[in-house]
Amino acid sequence: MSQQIEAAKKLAAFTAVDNHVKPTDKFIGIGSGSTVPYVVDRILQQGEEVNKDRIFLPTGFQSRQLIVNGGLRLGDVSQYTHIDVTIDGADEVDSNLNCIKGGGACQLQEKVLAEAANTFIVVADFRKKSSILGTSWKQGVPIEVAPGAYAPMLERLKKMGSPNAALRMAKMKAGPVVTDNGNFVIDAPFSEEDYKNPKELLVKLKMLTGVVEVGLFCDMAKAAYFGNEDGSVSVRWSDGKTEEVQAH
Ligand SMILES: O=C[C@H](O)[C@H](O)[C@H](O)COP(=O)(O)O
Repeated sequence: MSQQIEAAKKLAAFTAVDNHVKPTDKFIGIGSGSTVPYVVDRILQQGEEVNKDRIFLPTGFQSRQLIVNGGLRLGDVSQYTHIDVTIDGADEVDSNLNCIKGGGACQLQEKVLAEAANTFIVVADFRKKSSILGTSWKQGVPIEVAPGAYAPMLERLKKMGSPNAALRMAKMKAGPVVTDNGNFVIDAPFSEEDYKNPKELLVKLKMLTGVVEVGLFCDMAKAAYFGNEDGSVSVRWSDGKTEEVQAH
């Protein structure tokens, strides 16, 4: 199973790079997570000639390492505010391309780079493809929160329909996960009713004092690529079209 999942991630990433990272693209956003290393692998396969004039912008510590270790040129979104294409993973994607992101606590910088990009593309394996958010991703919406606000915010979230909202705790370290920006993360699961209207939920959550960013990405992706177990790739487009492509 895990081999199939890895193969599916790689298929999605390779196909998305082949279709969306053009030789003329100079500013490229690199997302976070376990699917994105395959994105970088495929970009490297495009060759030194095409990559030597490109600048790659990271969404966090992990993607910065991928860029540096790949010998690619690292840039910062504070200097390069217009990105040609950003490719990133997702925890779940609904039929309208709304995504839950932030399973790796990188949602703030990921959203900055998705928004700054002319084209934002999502890559994932078949497990992430849903009709409604919350179907397979039960952990909830990752909410990055200023450390001083987490306790009252947990109470607010519980009253807002997320009784199991919880502070994300670190593994191999006592205490909470601390994001690349020095904040905490709350994971807040919501009802199917709420997930049916992710944009409304996003607006409600962003209004809470202390929220830095919410891991709901609505109306942002142009396409989502899902690697399948049978070696095909399903593509969902923002205009509602879907297609199955055979990977090369
Ligand atoms: O914060 C992490 C990101 O939103 C990831 O892109 C997301 O968790 C998906 O990661 P993976 O490719 O490992 O499923």
